[in-house]
Amino acid sequence: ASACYTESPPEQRWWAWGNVVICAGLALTNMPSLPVVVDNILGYGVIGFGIALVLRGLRVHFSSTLSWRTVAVITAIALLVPAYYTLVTPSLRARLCFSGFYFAILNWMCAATIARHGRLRVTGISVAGFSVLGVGLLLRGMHMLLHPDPADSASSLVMGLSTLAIPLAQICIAFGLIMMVSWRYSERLRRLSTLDALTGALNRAGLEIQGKRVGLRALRGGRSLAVIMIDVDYFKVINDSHGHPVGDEVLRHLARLLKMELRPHDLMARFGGEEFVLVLDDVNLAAAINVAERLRARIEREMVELDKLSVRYTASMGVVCSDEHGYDLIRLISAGDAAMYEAKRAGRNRVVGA
Ligand SMILES: Nc1nc2c(ncn2[C@@H]2O[C@H](COP(=O)(O)OP(=O)(O)OP(=O)(O)O)[C@@H](O)[C@H]2O)c(=O)[nH]1
Repeated sequence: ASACYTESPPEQRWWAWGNVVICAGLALTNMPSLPVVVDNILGYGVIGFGIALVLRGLRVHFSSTLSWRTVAVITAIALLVPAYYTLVTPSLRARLCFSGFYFAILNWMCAATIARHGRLRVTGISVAGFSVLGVGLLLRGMHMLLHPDPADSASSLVMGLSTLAIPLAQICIAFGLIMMVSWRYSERLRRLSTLDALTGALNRAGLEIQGKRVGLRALRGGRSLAVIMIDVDYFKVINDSHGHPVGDEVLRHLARLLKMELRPHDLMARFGGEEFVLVLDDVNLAAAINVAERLRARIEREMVELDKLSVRYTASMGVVCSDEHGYDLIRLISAGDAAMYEAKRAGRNRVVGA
């Protein structure tokens, strides 16, 4: 779990700085007492820079980035167009139209960045927030376009609605981003607490949670549930002759091989040192013995290739089914374990059904 907390989440830094910069830009654009270059031009550039930082944070959150060159281009457009409409062809209306449209597009880019990664249950609030913010800004821009005198427009319905929608959207965005980050961390914690770090298979806690679900589903659906216990033969000898790292590689190899052979909804867990459990839904004893025999034969054939070494290993397996032992996973596992030990006693590298 410490891995979860050691890295500080960089996306939050970009979002925090982005919002500070946006607020500073908004403050600048609302200070007519300042020189026109600061109020009309620099203010928009600072807002553009702030939104680009938020967009960079979103890209970082989804494991990519926004280059500083793109941040510079976004900022430069936000600076240069208002500069043109202030210094070259002065027009308050054109400047306000541009800022409405441009900042709407940047907010929609933020919404699209999040929406592209799916999981709307988690990201929906942020997508909605950025989209509504974009619509509010677009309406303001359109209103300026259609309204000849910007001075009249302050009291209009569209301006009133957008004045209400913009802060509401910003609150949604803040909550949405917090949700996205906390979901990311709870997902990481879930993985850390239910998966085996060495092999990526479920650990005992994960097996207990998921096994219960799969068992109940099979019971309700009247389907058979099979359990295969797998134990590597003479694993201690592999460790003692080649060292623990080679033993670890054998375990990883076995987990990869099992995963390849299983259906997506079958469960695979590392039950102890070199012991694995498979839980197969809708499989009776005869079919499970066939699966186990196929796995045993493949394990026997395969070779674990390391730098200067190739290692072969075999496994013994015990197979049981709910038709004979009931649906209680603990009972199934202990019956499977007994069958697996019978396979060991009978000479190893074999499958015993019970
Ligand atoms: N490399 C490695 N070894 C482990 C791990 N967990 C347990 N072991 C080792 O697995 C070995 C298991 O040895 P035994 O229980 O005697 O089993 P075995 O040698 O496979 O003998 P049989 O099961 O009777 O065929 C022990 O030496 C443990 O130290 C692990 O995560 N990595």
